[in-house]
Amino acid sequence: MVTRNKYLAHVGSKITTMLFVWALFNQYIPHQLRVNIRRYFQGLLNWIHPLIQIKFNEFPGERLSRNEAYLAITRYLSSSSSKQAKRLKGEIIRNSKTVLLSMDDREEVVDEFEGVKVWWSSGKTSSRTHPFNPSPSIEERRFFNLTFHRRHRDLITGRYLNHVIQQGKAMKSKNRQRKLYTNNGGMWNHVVFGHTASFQTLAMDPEKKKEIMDDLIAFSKAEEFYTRIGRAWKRGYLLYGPPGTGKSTMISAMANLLAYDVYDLELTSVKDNTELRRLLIEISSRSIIVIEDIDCSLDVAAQRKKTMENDGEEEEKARVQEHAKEERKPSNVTLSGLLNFIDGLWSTCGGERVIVFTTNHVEKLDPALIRKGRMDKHIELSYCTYEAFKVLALNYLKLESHPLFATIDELLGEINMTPADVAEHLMPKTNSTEAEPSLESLIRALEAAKGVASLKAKEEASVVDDN
Ligand SMILES: Nc1ncnc2c1ncn2[C@@H]1O[C@H](COP(=O)(O)OP(=O)(O)OP(=O)(O)O)[C@@H](O)[C@H]1O
Ligand SMILES: [Mg+2]
Repeated sequence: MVTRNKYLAHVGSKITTMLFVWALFNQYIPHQLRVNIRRYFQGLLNWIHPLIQIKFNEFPGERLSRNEAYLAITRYLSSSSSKQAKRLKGEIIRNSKTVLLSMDDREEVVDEFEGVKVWWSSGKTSSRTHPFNPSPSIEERRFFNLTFHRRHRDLITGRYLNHVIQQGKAMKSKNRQRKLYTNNGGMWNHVVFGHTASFQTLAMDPEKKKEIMDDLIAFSKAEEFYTRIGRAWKRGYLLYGPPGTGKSTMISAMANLLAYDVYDLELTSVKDNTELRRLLIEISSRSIIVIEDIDCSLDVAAQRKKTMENDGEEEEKARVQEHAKEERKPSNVTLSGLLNFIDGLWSTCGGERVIVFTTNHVEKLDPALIRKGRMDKHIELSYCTYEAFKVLALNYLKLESHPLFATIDELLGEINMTPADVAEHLMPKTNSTEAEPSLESLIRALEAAKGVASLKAKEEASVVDDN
């Protein structure tokens, strides 16, 4: 049996021999030859072992927070892990609404990028915590190893790793619990954003809907374009139309489509421009800033009064008086203050932002506020059309067609009814799971509205005759 001392003596003599050979090698072999021999051995080693490995630690160094890259890789690999790995583990990461699946230790998955194969494996290192720690325990630190052929070094360390991190981050924002912020006393407070409205359930002309969705998606992918042309990465939408036509619903659908947070900015509770500036600076990237009822929130009356004094239009006077009657107190924030922020501020602080204004009275708004470039897209939400009704019927009653649809089509062509009112009639009736009572209730309401409209028309005609 080899004793410990004999073994150590054996290892010691081996090391001495190696040092001796190394010294001879350095002393007697000329420099150039030495370089060549080394190069030859390196080449031989590369030939025998052509793979390169990169290690990504979960907690690099002594840091207590998880490495961003490690998390992004976990997310990126979650779909291939769930398909390829035999042993998986699941966890819910903070602010995430779904379980994140990843491969368990000592598993391996294969990934392919631009036709090049790479291998990802997972592992862990264990070490004892400090012996003086009152409760010493084993500390485990996980890592991923990325292995690839050395001829793809540039591709993998460059484009591939960028792709992995970007995809991982995009998945993070998609699965993240999103927030709805509201301003109060100069600060943002938030709750979880739980509105489930989507473009599928939004009742409006399908072509118009598709155009808006395409526009939003194109915007969200256009970082490179905005950087190249030197413009702030933001897009403004003005939604206008009568109450109950789906403006607020569309904002939720936008937020759900893009997976953005929503900042509902109540201008009437913003003290002044300085406070507005602070609030706007705090808004994070990938968010929708909403200013509802912009005509009531801003001190448009003051702006309008100036115009009126200049040209003395009667119509303008009436509008200002109507505004003065509005219950809501206009804010101290000025139109120019708001415009400055929209234009100037964000061009300097970057980020991906959509700003949405809504109004019931588009004609009341100052043209400077809504000109193209500030509000890039003006979207009218209007009374319920037959196409929009069909979407509502599918959502509320799971109906694609019904003999009563023809009557509704005809009536909606003649009568203005908001999607909110139509939806109200389609709500399930008590003690009935059938669609017919809902459709009949809608028809009765439309016919009643038609009766009122024709009576009004007759009255107006007789007034004209009397005159
Ligand atoms: N186009 C629509 N598609 C689907 N549902 C709609 C639509 N319009 C209205 N609704 C329904 O009516 C309700 C009220 O709509 P919403 O709050 O979006 O209207 P609005 O245009 O924002 O009105 P307001 O001008 O008063 O703010 C919503 O909860 C939704 O259920
Ligand atoms: Mg609304």
